[in-house]
Amino acid sequence: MATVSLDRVDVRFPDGTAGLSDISLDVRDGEFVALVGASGSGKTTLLRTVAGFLRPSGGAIAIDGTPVAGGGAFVEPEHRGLGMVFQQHAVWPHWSVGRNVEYPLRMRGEARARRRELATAALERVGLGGFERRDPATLSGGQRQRVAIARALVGEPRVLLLDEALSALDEPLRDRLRLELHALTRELGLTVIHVTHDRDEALALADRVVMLDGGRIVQAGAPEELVERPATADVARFLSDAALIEGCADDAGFAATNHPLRLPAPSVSGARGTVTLAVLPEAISIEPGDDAVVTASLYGRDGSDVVLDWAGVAVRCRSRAHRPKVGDRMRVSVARAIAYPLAIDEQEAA
Ligand SMILES: Nc1ncnc2c1ncn2[C@@H]1O[C@H](COP(=O)(O)OP(=O)(O)OP(=O)(O)O)[C@@H](O)[C@H]1O
Repeated sequence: MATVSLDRVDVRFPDGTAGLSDISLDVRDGEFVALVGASGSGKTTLLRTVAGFLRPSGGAIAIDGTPVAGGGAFVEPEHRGLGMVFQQHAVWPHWSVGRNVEYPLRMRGEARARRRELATAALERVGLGGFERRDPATLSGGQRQRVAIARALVGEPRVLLLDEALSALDEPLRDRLRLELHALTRELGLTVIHVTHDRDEALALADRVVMLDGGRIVQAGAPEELVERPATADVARFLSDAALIEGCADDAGFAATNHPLRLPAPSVSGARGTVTLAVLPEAISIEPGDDAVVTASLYGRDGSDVVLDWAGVAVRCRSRAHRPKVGDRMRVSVARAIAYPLAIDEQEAA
């Protein structure tokens, strides 16, 4: 178990691209942190920088209080005490399962008998007891990923880094491995940093979700905090599929600029002035009427997942009472919404 501390970390690539800018993040001992954000937001760069595959161009990183990068320090990846699981190519195909799992121990110079003993225990832990002699080519995708997890755990890492570790798997296997991974890491009290493009996976697994945008942290907090109190309109859109509508908010309420939406003041929290209004799917209800046209309607266990074209804005909501069909016309009611100040460059573009 260990803490991971990033202090004002910058990463600039040789071509000048800023990979990370001013990242400060303290991952607590035993905490499960999920990194989310759009493609190119810097998730993998952050993970690779903690792993030691990338050197920060500014700032410092410490693992369990020991500096590993920055301020003249640089500890090579293999000496950082980390376990890593990636999406693909995680298992060497020409080695038996046992040899794959033993690899980190061999690198560390453990004696053969001890390696065997630890590899057997790690395989049992991921539900693959007795698989030591198997050829990875004879395993299912889920079993191969379990081998990768066993290999990451065998050296009793201080921190586990997961980069889209479950993304290549199909449901329901992925769901099962997600539950197992969560139980296992909690049981071992491991500190975990998990990169995923799957929002629901991040919200389900993490103690804390960190959302990145353009190499910066835009919000870090408990899953419910990001869902209920998104820091920006983009967080609301990215994590919760909020519809974003521009307009003006004042003491009288909200009036959209190019849209029929009007809301009374008590329904609008947040900023006043020229704003982007974020309307979360939970705040929208629909009934047959004339405001909007259904463009998608997918059945789900918790009601239909409905997307509507509401005067040019795509709006998403759940409908328990109705299961509308594509093309149906609906009346839309908005119970509440959050207003965010419109950025200066957005105002100029508007
Ligand atoms: N070796 C590199 N050289 C130059 N730019 C790079 C390099 N690696 C990544 N980048 C850039 O750094 C930014 C962050 O990339 P990164 O791979 O961390 O994003 P990501 O959030 O993991 O994206 P994805 O979800 O698509 O994997 C992107 O703009 C990317 O193009």
